[in-house]
Amino acid sequence: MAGDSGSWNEKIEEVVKGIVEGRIRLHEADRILGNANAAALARRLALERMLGVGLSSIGSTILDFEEIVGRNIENPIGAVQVPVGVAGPLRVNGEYARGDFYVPLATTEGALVASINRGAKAVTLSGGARARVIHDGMTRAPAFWTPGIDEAVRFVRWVRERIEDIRREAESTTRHGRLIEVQPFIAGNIVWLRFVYSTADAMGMNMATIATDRAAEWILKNYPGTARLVAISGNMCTDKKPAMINMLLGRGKTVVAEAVIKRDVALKVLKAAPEDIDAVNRVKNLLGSARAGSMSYNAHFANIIAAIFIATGQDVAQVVESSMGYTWTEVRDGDLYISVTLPSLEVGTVGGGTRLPTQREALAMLGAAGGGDPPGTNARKLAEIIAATVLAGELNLLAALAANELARAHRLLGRGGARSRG
Ligand SMILES: CC(C)(COP(=O)([O-])OP(=O)([O-])OC[C@H]1O[C@@H](n2cnc3c(N)ncnc32)[C@H](O)[C@@H]1OP(=O)([O-])[O-])[C@@H](O)C(=O)NCCC(=O)NCCSC(=O)C[C@@](C)(O)CC(=O)[O-]
Ligand SMILES: NC(=O)C1=CN([C@@H]2O[C@H](COP(=O)(O)OP(=O)(O)OC[C@H]3O[C@@H](n4cnc5c(N)ncnc54)[C@H](OP(=O)(O)O)[C@@H]3O)[C@@H](O)[C@H]2O)C=CC1
Repeated sequence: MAGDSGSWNEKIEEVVKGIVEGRIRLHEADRILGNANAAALARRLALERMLGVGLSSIGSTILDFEEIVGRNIENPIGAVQVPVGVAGPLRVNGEYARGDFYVPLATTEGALVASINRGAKAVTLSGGARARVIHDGMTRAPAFWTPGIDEAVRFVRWVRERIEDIRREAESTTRHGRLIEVQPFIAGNIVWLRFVYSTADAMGMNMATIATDRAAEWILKNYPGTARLVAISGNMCTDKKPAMINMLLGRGKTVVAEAVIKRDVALKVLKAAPEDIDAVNRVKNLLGSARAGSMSYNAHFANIIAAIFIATGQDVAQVVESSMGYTWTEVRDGDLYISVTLPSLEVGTVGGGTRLPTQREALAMLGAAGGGDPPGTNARKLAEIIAATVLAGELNLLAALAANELARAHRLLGRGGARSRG
């Protein structure tokens, strides 16, 4: 906030009073003050008075709202801080991620970082985790109304025949986005067109939505029959909801990580035998999940995904589908083979929250901040590191359950039972 501080204080106080007295709406502070940081302060002070609470901790932040309003947030009043721990070194033998990584994890769950750290140690001592992105495509699926099934079928056929025109329209809105395919689905008279894009280093949800909007406009202008757009997102995408379609066809990155954990490492570091870890996986992750009607056959992918997503500025609501997936184990000559499959990991290294200063530093720790060279390689590198970290966390929790040490660990690390490891 440049300028004389006395006059700024007066202006801010005017807005605070206006908000408290109901003359000024919270979001009008930005326009009136002409500065997003001053507006954030005015809103916070007004709320403190109206609610009778202190918000100085929320107000204490390094964020420059001049940079953020209009991109990442509306009506800001400050920031919350989440502790960041680190797990590593974790050796990853991926196609894009190669080497030993220190993974930033933002969480308030005591024992979680220790858990992933021990898993990382076991994986690294065993030679590392292999990781591969086996499919890469962000989706947006508008729903269209047609009068009936004959028209619905005609509509789908017409879209298929015009795919090059549709691609041209969609790609005209973006430098990096490429339309891979359009997957049609019909229910009664309703048609969904599931647009699949490669989005380079962006997670791609804005990119895919803007491109699909343009394509849908072109389709409706040119289709000779009767069809109407019901919604640009018709839930066959599927964004921020658990869905079988993402498990089967993928969304974002589909990633697999695998490792062979040596028997002596399992016994020494994880304190559990490969056979016991394998038994827990089968009973818990496979049969237990099936008996519960779960759509996701793993122990705690969500723990690792959420912690990395918060640290690196991903869209946290996408933890829902990004943390769905399968853990598979086999005992091989006394060692433990373990793999994790994440069909729908939605991550980026540009765009969204990845540009915020702390999140960007976290990405830099992984050598994956900003656009890759060539574009797309940074986001795939991040996806491989995340999959390998999920593997480490999953391996460790299965071992901790096999050794029956879950409750003890959380008593010690989740309730202040061990202030330091000494
Ligand atoms: C806590 C441990 C790792 C101790 O395990 P330990 O074997 O007693 O640890 P240790 O002291 O022998 O150390 C072994 C290694 O663990 C790591 N380690 C050990 N302690 C720390 C620490 N303080 N900070 C950082 N790293 C730590 C570290 O890598 C260390 O090696 P070193 O670096 O010393 O060579 C173990 O008991 C454990 O993993 N317990 C399980 C905890 C867990 O996995 N919690 C996950 C959350 S569970 C949940 O939220 C979901 C759930 C469970 O509801 C889902 C479901 O239904 O399944
Ligand atoms: N709109 C929606 O329906 C939804 C939006 N979101 C939000 O969308 C945001 C994420 O959208 P997303 O499209 O990823 O991000 P952005 O909207 O921030 O777009 C990414 C931008 O980065 C540019 N860019 C520069 N370098 C690269 C590169 N190497 N690779 C890819 N793009 C590059 C792109 O340009 P260009 O396009 O010209 O290539 C594009 O302008 C998040 O904030 C998320 O919360 C989440 C869910 C739904």
